[in-house]
Amino acid sequence: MTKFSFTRTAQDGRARTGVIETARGAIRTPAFMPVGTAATVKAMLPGSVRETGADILLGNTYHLMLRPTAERIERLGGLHKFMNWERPVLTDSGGFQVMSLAALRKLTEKGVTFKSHIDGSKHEITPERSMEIQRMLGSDIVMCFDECPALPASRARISESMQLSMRWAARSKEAFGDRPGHALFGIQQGGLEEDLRAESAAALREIGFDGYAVGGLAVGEGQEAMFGCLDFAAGQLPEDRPRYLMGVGKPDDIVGTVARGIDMMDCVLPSRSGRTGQAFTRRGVLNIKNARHADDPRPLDERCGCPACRQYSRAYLHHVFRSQEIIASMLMTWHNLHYYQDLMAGMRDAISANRFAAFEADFHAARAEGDI
Ligand SMILES: N#Cc1ccc(CCNc2nc3cc4nc(N)[nH]c(=O)c4cc3[nH]2)cc1
Ligand SMILES: [Zn+2]
Repeated sequence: MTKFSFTRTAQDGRARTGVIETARGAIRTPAFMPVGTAATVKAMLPGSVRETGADILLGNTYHLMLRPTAERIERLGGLHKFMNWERPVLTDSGGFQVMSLAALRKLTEKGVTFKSHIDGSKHEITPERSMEIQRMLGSDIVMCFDECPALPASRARISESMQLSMRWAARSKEAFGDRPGHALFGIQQGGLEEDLRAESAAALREIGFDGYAVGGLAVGEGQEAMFGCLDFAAGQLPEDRPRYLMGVGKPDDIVGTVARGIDMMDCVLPSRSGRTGQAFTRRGVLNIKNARHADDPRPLDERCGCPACRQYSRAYLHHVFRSQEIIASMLMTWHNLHYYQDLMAGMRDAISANRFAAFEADFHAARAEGDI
């Protein structure tokens, strides 16, 4: 059984490359994780997700515990077999999703009780239950059960919430136990407050984790505030362990967070926005439903090697999107995920060649040219 490990291979400024070894395969960092919330990356077959370049997917405790339940997935051989993805899976712990999706939530020291947004049934998640669910799913990288306070919030509220999350992190570690080849990541909280972020990082280091996430961001604070927070928060986390920024983000967010020492990210944006017609290209974003694409024979992005760009025109994508054909969601999602993975591969190469600053400058210059 391969032990979980993280090896840094290059550093350029605060940006770094590395490899995470897990029982189910290696993850090249910086890494972007496509989101497979209900045991599927929507509109994609697992083999297609792999072809985009993804080494790891994200799953959600909250959604899978409600439907089809963790017990049923365990009985059927675990999440990897169930969804036909045999590479690494990271699962979020449920705290964030409960607060953003569930009804009638009640938060206590023990955990959170809530009513399912699907059928109104009553449920409870505690650190112990979250660890049990993620074990039943067979998750390779398990996230601590935490609370992510909605911003804006008072400093007192952020401090109180962070301290609760640190107590829950200790209970998560206790309940996780020892699973060779599998990892448990702690989640730093503390809002945009440097001292609270430092207090959270120190508490997590004291408990000891295989990796460390920056939580509590990408909750409406905006890119400037997020980057400002990362300028101190990322460096408070151990440099020899993976650093994972949760829920990020747009392509320019991702370049900026890698520049600040982040190794892993996840976001529903490329898949969700693809289904609404939004395509990310080297020159910026376009929406395929716009009439200006109706006769355009060009691909979405002439430098992209994905099936949508190699075999279809913008005119065709415009047509099938306007016609609400299923292939529109497939091709737009495939393109966006392929673009995101190309961006990650480009950054990994640039960091390894000590030319990340030039990569970042070219990234922004291409988007300033317009005419997408
Ligand atoms: N389309 C689209 C779209 C929808 C939502 C978002 C924001 C996602 N932000 C976000 N996810 C998070 C998950 C999280 N999970 C946990 N356990 N803890 C967090 O603090 C946390 C913070 C997050 N912040 C970004 C893009
Ligand atoms: Zn493409």
